[in-house]
Amino acid sequence: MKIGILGGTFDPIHFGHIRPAQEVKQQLALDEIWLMPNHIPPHKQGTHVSTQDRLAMAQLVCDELAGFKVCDIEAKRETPSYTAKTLEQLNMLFPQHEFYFIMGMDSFLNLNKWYQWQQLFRLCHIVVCKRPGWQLTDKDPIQALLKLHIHNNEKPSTLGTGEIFMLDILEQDISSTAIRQQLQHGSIPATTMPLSIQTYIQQHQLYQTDFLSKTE
Ligand SMILES: Nc1ncnc2c1ncn2[C@@H]1O[C@H](COP(=O)(O)OP(=O)(O)OP(=O)(O)O)[C@@H](O)[C@H]1O
Ligand SMILES: O=C(O)c1ccc[n+]([C@@H]2O[C@H](COP(=O)([O-])O)[C@@H](O)[C@H]2O)c1
Repeated sequence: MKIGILGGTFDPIHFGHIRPAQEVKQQLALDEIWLMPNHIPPHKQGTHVSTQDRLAMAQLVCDELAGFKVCDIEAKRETPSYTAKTLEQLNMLFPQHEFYFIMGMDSFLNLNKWYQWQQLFRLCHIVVCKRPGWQLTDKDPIQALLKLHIHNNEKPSTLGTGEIFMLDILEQDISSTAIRQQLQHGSIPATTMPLSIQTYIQQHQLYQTDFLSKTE
């Protein structure tokens, strides 16, 4: 099967994660999307709620969308959630699947700083979604990488890994940071996340202070 994996801190999960994942699933005719909350985010200082809460919110999203599942492989690992390590594990566990790792433009622009990032090209395809405020310029070092690996839209993909798919998806100016700030000020950012997530946040009284749980 063709599996799209959207990894994230999801602190909290929002429509800027969910809608691009739905569009990617449709555009690339993927069989499933796996939402994969990390446990120890490699490039963040920590998280604002527990891994259990972030997993529970991802599960609520998956309960509402056909073909969406939660992947808890990083949640179960007590080491930093390096993507190359995770995909190595996933390829061993599921050799029958073809993996498409989905990310926003902000993540892609920093890909060459990720742990063993070159390994990703033998472990998965990479799918990049546009994100407001983040633009790939001609001078960006990541351009060379893109030229080498970009998927040719004229041809169907024949390789099981190693291609970069740049997708034209609807851009949404939504971030977990902005949502956390609104919640701290007592407002519910209703248009940025599903009702089930708003209810979960309210019931569990999350994000009322700017508490940061350091994970490293
Ligand atoms: N609005 C968005 N449009 C496109 N991609 C997004 C958007 N928001 C997040 N992503 C992508 O989803 C993945 C997980 O993002 P993450 O969980 O860090 O959310 P975030 O909103 O960027 O969080 P924070 O504001 O706390 O940094 C990343 O690859 C990121 O680029
Ligand atoms: O492997 C790495 O070095 C690495 C560095 C930064 C981010 N990632 C992964 O990229 C995904 C998005 O990260 P973030 O920090 O934007 O939530 C998430 O699955 C992270 O674990 C991975």
